[in-house]
Amino acid sequence: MAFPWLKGHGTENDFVLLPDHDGTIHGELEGAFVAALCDRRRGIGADGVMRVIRTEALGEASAGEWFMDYRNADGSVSEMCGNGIRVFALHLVQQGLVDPAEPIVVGTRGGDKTITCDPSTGSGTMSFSVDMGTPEVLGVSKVSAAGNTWEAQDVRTGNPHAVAFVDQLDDAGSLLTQPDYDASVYPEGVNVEFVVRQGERHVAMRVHERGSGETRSCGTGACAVAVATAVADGADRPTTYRIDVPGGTLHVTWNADNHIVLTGPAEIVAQGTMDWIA
Ligand SMILES: N[C@@H](CCC[C@H](N)C(=O)O)C(=O)O
Repeated sequence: MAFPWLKGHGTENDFVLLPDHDGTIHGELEGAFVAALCDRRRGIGADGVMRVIRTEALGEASAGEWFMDYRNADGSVSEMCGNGIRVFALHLVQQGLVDPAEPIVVGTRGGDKTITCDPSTGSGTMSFSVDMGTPEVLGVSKVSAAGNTWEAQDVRTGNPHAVAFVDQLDDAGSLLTQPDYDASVYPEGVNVEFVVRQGERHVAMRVHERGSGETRSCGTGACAVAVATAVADGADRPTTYRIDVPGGTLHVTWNADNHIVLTGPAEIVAQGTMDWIA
């Protein structure tokens, strides 16, 4: 059966989108199929897959009409994706499925997120700001990579993160494998961020994502990094951090009401109809 697909990215964190509005095409989105699509040698290649489905059709609880049914590159389910949800919103806008002048509510397994469309940044690419909700700042554990060990702040931004401040981003090595972490703190796995300071309210990071490996960016990770850095700085809220990632730049504001807002670009680069024959 032929079905529609699109490819998009946010700061080079890239995704395959599968429009399946009524949940009739993909049924239970199978992990093996997702992993095959995301394979960079034998598939289309992506860090994750987002099924675009009506909340009603998926049977999840959400006030939004549309639900981001998100899978990592290995086929595992994740609660939330901060870069993906901006690409998801761009798709809804481009297809005329939502009004860009109004806040867009999208359901995720990490709760409903409200997205606003920022003033136009040029043809093709648009910027969106996502209310990511309230972060949870938990304890400190240890992470290790490339023979080095660091303390890491546990921050939950809809999904789990361990944020480690390092002297240099290269200290984490190749990140071809999952950094070691404390499985008693993160029984469901963790996204690990390595952070260096660049200046006032300005940091750079690398990330090893649970289920996807090292990626060029992670939106929920950038939020976790901003929160961990603001806590370390004793920053008053509201405060805004610039987060440089290998694939670009994101901005994160931690507001007085304790909500974090992620701002960054989204772009759709290809679309077509697929006859998956593998
Ligand atoms: N790239 C995403 C996060 C995707 C999910 C993550 N790998 C997990 O398993 O929690 C982002 O931009 O937030």
